[in-house]
Amino acid sequence: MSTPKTIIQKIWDQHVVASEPGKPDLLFIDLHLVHEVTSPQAFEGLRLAGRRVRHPELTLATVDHNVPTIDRDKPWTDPLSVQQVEALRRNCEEFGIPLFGVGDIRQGIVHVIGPEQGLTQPGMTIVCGDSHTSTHGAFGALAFGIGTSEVEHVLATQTLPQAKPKTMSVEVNGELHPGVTAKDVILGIIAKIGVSGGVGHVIEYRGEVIRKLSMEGRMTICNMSIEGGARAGLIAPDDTTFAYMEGRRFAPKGADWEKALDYWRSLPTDEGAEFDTYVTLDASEIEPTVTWGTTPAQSVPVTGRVPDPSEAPTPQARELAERALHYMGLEPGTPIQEIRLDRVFIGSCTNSRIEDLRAAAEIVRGRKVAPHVRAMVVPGSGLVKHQAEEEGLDRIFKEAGFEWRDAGCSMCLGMNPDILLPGERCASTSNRNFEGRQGRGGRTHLVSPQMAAAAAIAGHFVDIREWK
Ligand SMILES: CC(C)[C@H](C(=O)O)[C@@H](O)C(=O)O
Ligand code: SF4
Repeated sequence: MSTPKTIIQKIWDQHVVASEPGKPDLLFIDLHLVHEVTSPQAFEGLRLAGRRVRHPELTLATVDHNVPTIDRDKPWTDPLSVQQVEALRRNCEEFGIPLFGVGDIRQGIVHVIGPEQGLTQPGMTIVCGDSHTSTHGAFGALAFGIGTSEVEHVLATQTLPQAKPKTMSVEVNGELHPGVTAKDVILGIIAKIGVSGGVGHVIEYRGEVIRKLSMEGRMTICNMSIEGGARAGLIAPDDTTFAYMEGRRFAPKGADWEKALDYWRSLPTDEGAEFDTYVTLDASEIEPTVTWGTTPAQSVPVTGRVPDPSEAPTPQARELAERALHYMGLEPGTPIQEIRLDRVFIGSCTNSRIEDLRAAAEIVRGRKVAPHVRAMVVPGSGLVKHQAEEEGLDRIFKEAGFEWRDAGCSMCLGMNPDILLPGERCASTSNRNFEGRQGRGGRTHLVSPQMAAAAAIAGHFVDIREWK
């Protein structure tokens, strides 16, 4: 019998096109996703070297970071956005790359549209010049972010030199309490391993809790792998994966589907395969979670209080906590549920899929956003937006006083007009709460869509488990 392998090892081995001792392996890349921010210099590099794109049919581009989410047909206010979006359009035309551009209903956040189109498939290697490419790992793909020079390398050769990562098993067992979501699970994992706990590793998320999650929930988990320092994160494909994929535009059809299923079913980690690092989490310990600081690891249950830096385990942790509280404008000991909010953002590649919007709408139905709060919902793609409108979710949000926007990264990061003002406090379903992330001086608290929706109505954080 051959040595048992992890899914990570299996995908790796399938994609090595050249291997030399002491050097990184050269991997074939099955799918290359491109957006407007990290691609301009890569295309410029190709032009200067007189090269073509090796496999335009394995490449797909969209615009997400810079696009405004309102009044797109009017002149855009930010000249850099206009320039980058226009540059991508020209580059795609010149190099023959398919583009889901502004005005195309399929346009959206790059990590939402790949799975939505059935392009993201188990066993693939997927790269994008974007750290949250790990999202695609939810389908059992090895998916990771790359830098602009690597984008150029992949465009030119459809391969990438990569050092072999270490492997980490993160197992979540038991049963989640009602009101606890995938977002709380990943915040719990990051709180446990820390923001650099995963450095050098690819994570496989395992255990009963992971198996029971929908594809949307799995994407939320894999999305934030990078926030725990990991190179990538993935989940073995199973019937949930296949049911989600079947019939999607680029998913295999007919006999090809059956053949693909055979391959996909061979991917899960073999019994007895070993990981370099093991982490386990008990689902019953996870509660609806709110970040209080400026890293995704700085979180507490919604029933908790802002921690006291003087209780931090090391002088260094104390200093970090003090700095975070200062930036966040919070006092130690404040009950989380007394933190008053100015803004609520439901969106981003972490939580802007249809299931997220349904969950948020369920909380909001028939109620009104607190008068002092400005709240917005930004669907992850034009197709998510369309689906939500078919289901009447847009009406629920609008009647409650939420703004209903067009697809894009929006207020996840300050690269477009959707930003916080200095000092504004926001409950956000995104993945990063770094200083200035949502606009200079803005204060971000990461939460699940349900928690964000309830906070918009109440005007402060509330325990979703008590929502009636
Ligand atoms: C702009 C892009 C390079 C960046 C990333 O790589 O993640 C962005 O998507 C983010 O979330 O910070
Ligand atoms: S939604 Fe946020 S995290 Fe995701 S790709 Fe866009 S900016 Fe990055």
